[in-house]
Amino acid sequence: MPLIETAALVKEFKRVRRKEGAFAGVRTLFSRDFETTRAVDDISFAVEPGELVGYLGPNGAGKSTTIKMLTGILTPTSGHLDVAGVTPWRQRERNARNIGVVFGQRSQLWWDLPLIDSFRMIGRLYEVPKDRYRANLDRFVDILGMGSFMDTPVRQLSLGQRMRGDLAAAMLYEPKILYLDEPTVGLDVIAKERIREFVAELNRDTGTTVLLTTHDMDDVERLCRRLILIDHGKVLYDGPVAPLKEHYAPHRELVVQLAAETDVVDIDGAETVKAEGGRVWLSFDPRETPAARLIAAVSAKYEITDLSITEPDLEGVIRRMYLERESR
Ligand SMILES: Nc1ncnc2c1ncn2[C@@H]1O[C@H](COP(=O)(O)OP(=O)(O)OP(=O)(O)O)[C@@H](O)[C@H]1O
Repeated sequence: MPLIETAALVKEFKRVRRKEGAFAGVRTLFSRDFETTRAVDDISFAVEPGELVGYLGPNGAGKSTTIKMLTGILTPTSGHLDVAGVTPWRQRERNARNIGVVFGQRSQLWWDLPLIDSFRMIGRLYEVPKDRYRANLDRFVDILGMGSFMDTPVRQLSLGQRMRGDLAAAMLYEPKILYLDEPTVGLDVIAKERIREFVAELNRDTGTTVLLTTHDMDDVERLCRRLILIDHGKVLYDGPVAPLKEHYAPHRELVVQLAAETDVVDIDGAETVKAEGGRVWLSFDPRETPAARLIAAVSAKYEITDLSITEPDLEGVIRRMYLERESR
């Protein structure tokens, strides 16, 4: 039975449309003219216990909005949502006991207290038995390398230290599910690795179900076996990582800077996936179109001032996938 289940989930945000011209502020204040953003648009997925799923998509795709509904912070506009047998926004407290949440941008820790005191408060708040609390804390301090800053007030911690603290705090009461929203953003390589190690171990050893949003391809490579890719509030792909890679990995991107602004570079064997100013991203399969031949063909038709070839990152994969869907 799935631990997390969403069906036809929708979240709309209504905003008052800003008025232009004289007294714009006052007229906006009394306006009944709303614009609606469909941040999540008919999303259905199920996550089984013990899965570690990457929930990915470009900026504004609707990832955080989905997570906020799963945590009970936001109420869906319509659709069905079940998390460990609980409807999150109706039973926020019960839901809170089942989930740990880490938002990369925000901390749940008490700013003025030493880290250890935040942990103690959380232990008490969630009524964690003493022996479980001790065992968990010892383990987390060890894996996350927190020994040297347990007595430091949270406000004095570096971002990487604070994130490790947040992660430990989210798991002290052994929730079944861990939501991670950009857990490694802004961190150095070592802090990132500690966090990945912790999440991988937690999932492997205690079977914690993890839903992870990130823009960091290394997080995904290291942790996720399954991906749910979304864009414009809709699911584009839901499945294992391997077939996705097999499908798209052969492709490379040739990025050319052209002397003149161009929307589409029209060359056989390459597809324009993005154009910005004079910079154009061309996707090609090197098995069919060798890079040298492609570069020769482009430079015969256009004046190139700079170029590079890249392997597709996740954003590249999403761009290609999106392009394919649109052209269907
Ligand atoms: N409180 C809000 N009021 C109005 N619009 C909102 C609100 N929160 C989000 N949105 C809009 O909903 C859409 C989805 O936003 P969301 O934050 O879920 O995206 P995201 O995939 O998490 O993006 P990012 O990768 O940038 O964090 C965006 O168009 C955003 O502007």
